[in-house]
Amino acid sequence: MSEQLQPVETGSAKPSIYVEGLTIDFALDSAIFNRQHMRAVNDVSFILKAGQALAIVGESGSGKSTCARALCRLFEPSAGKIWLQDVDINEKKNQMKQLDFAKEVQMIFQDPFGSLNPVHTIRHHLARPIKLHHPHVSGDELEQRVIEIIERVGLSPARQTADKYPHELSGGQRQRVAIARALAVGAKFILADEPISMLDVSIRLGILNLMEDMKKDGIGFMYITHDIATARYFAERTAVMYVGHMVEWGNSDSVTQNPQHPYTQLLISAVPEAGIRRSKEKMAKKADIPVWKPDSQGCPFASRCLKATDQCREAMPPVTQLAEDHFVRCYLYES
Ligand SMILES: Nc1ncnc2c1ncn2[C@@H]1O[C@H](COP(=O)(O)OP(=O)(O)OP(=O)(O)O)[C@@H](O)[C@H]1O
Repeated sequence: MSEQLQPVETGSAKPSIYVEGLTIDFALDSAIFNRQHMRAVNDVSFILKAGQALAIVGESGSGKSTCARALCRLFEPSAGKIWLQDVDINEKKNQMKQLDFAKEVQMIFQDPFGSLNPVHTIRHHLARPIKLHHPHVSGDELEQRVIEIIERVGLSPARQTADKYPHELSGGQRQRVAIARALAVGAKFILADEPISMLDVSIRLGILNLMEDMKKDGIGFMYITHDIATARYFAERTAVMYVGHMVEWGNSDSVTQNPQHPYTQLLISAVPEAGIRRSKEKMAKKADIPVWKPDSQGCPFASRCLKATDQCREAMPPVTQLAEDHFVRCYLYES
């Protein structure tokens, strides 16, 4: 195992999804003929564990969704490896069919309406994945499973809910159906891409509490969010990403209550209840967020950081361990 991965792992529980040195490049539209690429994810390593949540936090464009899509095999890594238990998911692509893989890892999205078919009932949305992944289940047993899953995600009365169409449900109820679909498959990991950001504030907590409950059944979560406050509420561990780089990570309480990277401090300063709300101008320079290229150098935050030195513009800082489970990549803390 590389040095990159070691700092991310602590504790003795068996890790279940390893991501090591994940790097994803995309061709730049304007440069098809000179083969220019942008680097959406740069050398990212983390572990998702059964029954726990890892929050990936960062502004728009920081590479959070691209990481999740690579974990679902929607994008091939340009470099790096992803293991599901002991299987390299890209190397074993031929051996592990997409259907078997989907049984383990499911994604839920920001807009639950977009992922539900308006012409089918909720029963259909849940019965179909059960039949697909568990072909021996049919008849009364299938109906029973559908009802149990609807109850499990807190929708009641369950039979009436099963008869409804997506447009007859509220946004929060639709997100519960999306979660129910992942349960119907029997997924062990759920990659939740901003699952509450489109929901009314009053129902967000209910969805987070449902997912919290699912952790107790052993389901592991990747929780993608812009909102570092909910990361602390829901996830045991938090990784902060900026322009495709993981800049600070570790135990969620440490990262959110004692943020050390200037970028994490900037994110925290925007949380009203943190009580330290300061104008963004006092936390960071107004500068364009860089488009990272494979040959870009230095810390990606250097162009905005008020404490940046020449060293920051020349090379990415190494990993510094700040506490038992708290790591940062910033020259301010280099030991
Ligand atoms: N299929 C693609 N082709 C080209 N560029 C892409 C593709 N998908 C993502 N990108 C680029 O990769 C970068 C990271 O995007 P990504 O969607 O992962 O960020 P994000 O942190 O999830 O942002 P958001 O919070 O807005 O969803 C962005 O600059 C985006 O434009």
